[in-house]
Amino acid sequence: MTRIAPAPLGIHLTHCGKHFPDGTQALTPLDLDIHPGETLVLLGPSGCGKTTLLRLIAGLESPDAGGRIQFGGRDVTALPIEKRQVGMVFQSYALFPNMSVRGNIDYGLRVRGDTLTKRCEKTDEMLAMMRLTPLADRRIDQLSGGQRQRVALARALAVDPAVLLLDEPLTALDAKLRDTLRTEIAALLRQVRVTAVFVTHDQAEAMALGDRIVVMSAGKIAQIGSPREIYAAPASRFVADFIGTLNILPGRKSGTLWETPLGTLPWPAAPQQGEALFRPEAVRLDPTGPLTATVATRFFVGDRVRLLFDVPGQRPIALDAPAHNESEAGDKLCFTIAPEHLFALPETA
Ligand SMILES: Nc1ncnc2c1ncn2[C@@H]1O[C@H](COP(=O)(O)OP(=O)(O)OP(=O)(O)O)[C@@H](O)[C@H]1O
Repeated sequence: MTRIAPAPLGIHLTHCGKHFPDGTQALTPLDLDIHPGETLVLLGPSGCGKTTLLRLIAGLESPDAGGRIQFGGRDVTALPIEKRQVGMVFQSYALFPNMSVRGNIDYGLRVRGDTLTKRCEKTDEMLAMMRLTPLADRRIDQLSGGQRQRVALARALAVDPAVLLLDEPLTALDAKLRDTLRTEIAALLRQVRVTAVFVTHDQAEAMALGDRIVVMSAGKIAQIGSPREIYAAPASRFVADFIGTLNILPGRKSGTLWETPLGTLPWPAAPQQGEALFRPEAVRLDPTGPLTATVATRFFVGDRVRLLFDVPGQRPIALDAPAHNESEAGDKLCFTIAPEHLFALPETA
């Protein structure tokens, strides 16, 4: 059955900051546009303000004076959560443990006063969408963590929310299940086209789920962009380090070359001095390459081998070699990095 949902809404935050009564400034006033139907991921280290921002959107917290929140052009700043048409999914599921799966999904429809026919239709649709039909009559405490989280999603979506808010919904699950459910949620959000805001501190999750990612640091937005943009063109050292693995090779410009402790590389766009930054996949083992370093560690990762090279006074450089590579700790290897894969960023940015 095709779900006929209302057209997705855009969300617009203007000058939204948040101080708590104890003086903690969780958010510095910020502006944010969430596009209709997109999945926006809020990503950042613990304490950076992700949950506070989500709670402002939900209506569980109010922004400091001067902040404004609009859903589809309508000012909702003063509206409490129950008047905002938001669906929420938490790490802790927040389901009714003694109720059946069906009872949980039906709950919001019943509270809203939908007719019995409409409620049954919608609940059946949600059960089917989340592959829960065979479990419809089970109690929540008889389900696995992954199944509970699917019920929580079904319950949140049943009421056709204007926006779906997900606060670390996968964090409590084991790694394998998290991967599976992440893929399922990504597909589901694309299918239902609801405007969704997803909080996580896991960059792999953010990359897999987000149409766009908001990287946050200390109550501020450090960068907004698609996963690809943020990975390939980080705006700051903080973002570059937080997303993916970042390699650093300090050096000095000499004409079109970059002189480093491991050798001299062509890099016409190099800064005068500082650091060359690059991702592991930019490094290519090459017996005639201009850089030489000693393998400090190797990890077998199944489909490839990750090698870590010693760099004097720096953290090691990571590169990925094919799974059949037999280099070992202590081996001296030559490698190269194509200049177009090197970038520089101001230290403090
Ligand atoms: N009710 C509160 N009173 C005082 N300070 C708070 C309150 N809630 C959050 N904070 C503080 O605000 C800052 C941001 O918290 P928030 O929960 O938004 O961070 P987060 O990025 O979601 O972190 P985590 O990933 O650990 O959940 C933190 O310094 C936190 O201690």
